[in-house]
Amino acid sequence: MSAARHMDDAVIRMENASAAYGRHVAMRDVSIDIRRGDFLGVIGPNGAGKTTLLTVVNGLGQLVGGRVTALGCEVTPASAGELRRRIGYVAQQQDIDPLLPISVRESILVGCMGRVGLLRRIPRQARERTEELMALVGLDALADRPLGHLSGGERQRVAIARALLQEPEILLLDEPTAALDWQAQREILALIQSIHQRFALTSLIVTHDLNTIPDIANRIAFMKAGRLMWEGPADHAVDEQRLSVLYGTQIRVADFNGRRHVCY
Ligand SMILES: Nc1ncnc2c1ncn2[C@@H]1O[C@H](COP(=O)(O)OP(=O)(O)OP(=O)(O)O)[C@@H](O)[C@H]1O
Repeated sequence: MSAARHMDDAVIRMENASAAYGRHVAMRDVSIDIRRGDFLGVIGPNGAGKTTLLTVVNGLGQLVGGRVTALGCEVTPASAGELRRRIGYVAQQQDIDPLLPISVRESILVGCMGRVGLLRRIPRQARERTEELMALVGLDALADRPLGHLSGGERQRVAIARALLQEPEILLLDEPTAALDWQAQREILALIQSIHQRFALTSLIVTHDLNTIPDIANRIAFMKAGRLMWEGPADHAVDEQRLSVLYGTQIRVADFNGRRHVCY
């Protein structure tokens, strides 16, 4: 870690943080500082604890050891509700019942419920913002379509717009490109990158896309068996030996037009 990163400007800080589901400890002794404006990519094999790392930031994950602070506030059961209003979360894509009677617009408006209160009248400002966000994520033509009638990529755009309606300071994205075709993956990642910059966010993204993530994130964290194996600048992450140890199999990295490329 460089001297500059020791400066006390971490917007998220984990100190020996451990988290569990019941008796199963899914994340152990993780210490990391994430600075305002950072874009952290979190990679690692299935079951490594990547999602768990995201959820300890917004208080959904159950901390069983250590300490996590976010936005100047210690993450505790008491602070979690307030933090979740300030931290946008795009969770792993779930199947949606095609008969669910909720439109794209309504689904995005859910994002303001945390601030406004459930069953309260939605302020005009939130309605206007929803229209702007639908345009931003390219969904304005689908505003009245039922959520269950969208493609995977379109549903991800809804989830991103919903998170942005909260006006978050931190954005957590859990495999936002899983199960999307190549074109949709590219489009969603480009959208996320532009949103990160445009709204001056601090973003964390869990992904299995080892080739695209160094272009988007400025830091990468390697998770394996619940532990943080390595964290550093994105351009140091595409390293054969480091990736081979992380995935427990020989990974090849080739130079392609002056760019290091992971060969799966
Ligand atoms: N709700 C849960 N209850 C019990 N165990 C869980 C729960 N969620 C996750 N786990 C376990 O915790 C460990 C870490 O899970 P986590 O989802 O954080 O991993 P991950 O790295 O995000 O995996 P993937 O890449 O497959 O999504 C795994 O062993 C998983 O089986």
